[in-house]
Amino acid sequence: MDSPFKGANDIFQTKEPFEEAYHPEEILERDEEIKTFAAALQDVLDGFGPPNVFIYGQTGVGKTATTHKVTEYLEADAIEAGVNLTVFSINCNKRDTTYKVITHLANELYSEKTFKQGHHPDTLWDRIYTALDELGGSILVVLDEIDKLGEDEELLYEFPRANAMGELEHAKVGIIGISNNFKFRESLSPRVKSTLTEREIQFSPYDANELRTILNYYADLVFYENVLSDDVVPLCAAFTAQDTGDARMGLDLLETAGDIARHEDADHVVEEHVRIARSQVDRANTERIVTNRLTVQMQTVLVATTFLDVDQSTDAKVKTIYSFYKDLCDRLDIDVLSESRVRDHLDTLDMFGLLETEEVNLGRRGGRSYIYSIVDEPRVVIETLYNMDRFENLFGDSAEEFLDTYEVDTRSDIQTKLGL
Ligand SMILES: Nc1ncnc2c1ncn2[C@@H]1O[C@H](COP(=O)(O)OP(=O)(O)OP(=O)(O)O)[C@@H](O)[C@H]1O
Repeated sequence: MDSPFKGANDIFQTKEPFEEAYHPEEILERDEEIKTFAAALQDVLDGFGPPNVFIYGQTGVGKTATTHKVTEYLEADAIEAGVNLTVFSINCNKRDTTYKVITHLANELYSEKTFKQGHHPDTLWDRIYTALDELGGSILVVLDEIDKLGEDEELLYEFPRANAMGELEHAKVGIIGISNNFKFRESLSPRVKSTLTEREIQFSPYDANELRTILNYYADLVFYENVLSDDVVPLCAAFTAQDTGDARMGLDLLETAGDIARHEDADHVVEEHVRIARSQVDRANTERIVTNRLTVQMQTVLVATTFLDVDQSTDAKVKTIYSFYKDLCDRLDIDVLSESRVRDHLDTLDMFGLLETEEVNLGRRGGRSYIYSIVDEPRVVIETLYNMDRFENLFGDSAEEFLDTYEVDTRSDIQTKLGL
């Protein structure tokens, strides 16, 4: 048999910039945010101690990349100015409780790294405060995905008050919290909210022009010269801007388009490769969010909305979605939430880019209403859920067959079919 592998690679010179751990040399199109961020942190260099800063915005809008670059500059300038500063960066996705974060921090502070699970929290706090006081000066703790701490606020309560409580004498701690969960800020208790959100910086989604600049920068790094046809980056940028404005999705499109070209042994990456890449990236993105980021309740709200979207005879308004959702809860044997909680879940699904809303006027009766629809192919959502144990039985023999019949059915038919 001949080798199944392709010949020499003339497309990619490196793929490193696509890796999650990659930190770009330059942060593009975020001049305003960087200026505001630097102003918030200026106190550190001026010797007034570190502030607390809260960074928020949707996924993939450069929050982490910008924070990394700004703190890097801050550390360099602090050395030059002879200011004592130490920065710790912790991702709360893996460490989603105060206990896990402080265990990690204690291990960072003590080179022997001997703190495993099982140490009493008071012991850990004591050791941490001793080490921080020895370091002295300004201590910045960057907590990425801070919303993963959920209702566990101990960490966020403890650090900002460490000086007042006499735990620290020679050091001051500031927190930089980063979050893409818009509800998190609201869910904080007032005492934590007022300190954590002392200074807030919002990152908005990128538009097509901004994405073009960012993707051109990466394209120059990863592809060999003259491999990309001129329309590739603008098309990736346009598709991404229409969808989420998330740079990570734009980079995914660029990489997948390159992979498809490579797979075809093509000499160039062209528009057609981007179009094929788009459906692959959309599908992968939807699958990842539906499976990993949504709770069962959110998934159930999504099922109800998806069916009503496919159904031509009924508008997917909150009331109709809620009524369908309640029937599904019965069938799936899960708790029924209130209509306002379901409304919150619809907001979250919108935030994840799964749903979009259209505001409609209710005519002579007055008032306004919202109609929800699925952003991607409803088929992708149904197929993803069909592959999950909890929903499998809901769809009969196969999601494909189910959707084919469903697309021509009315809602009442579909409910009968589901046995609701
Ligand atoms: N302005 C930018 N300039 C250069 N690269 C960028 C920019 N914005 C985003 N990126 C790149 O896009 C990817 C996603 O960005 P980043 O991780 O900073 O997003 P985020 O807002 O922190 O997302 P999440 O909320 O999902 O963590 C990273 O590879 C990052 O380097």
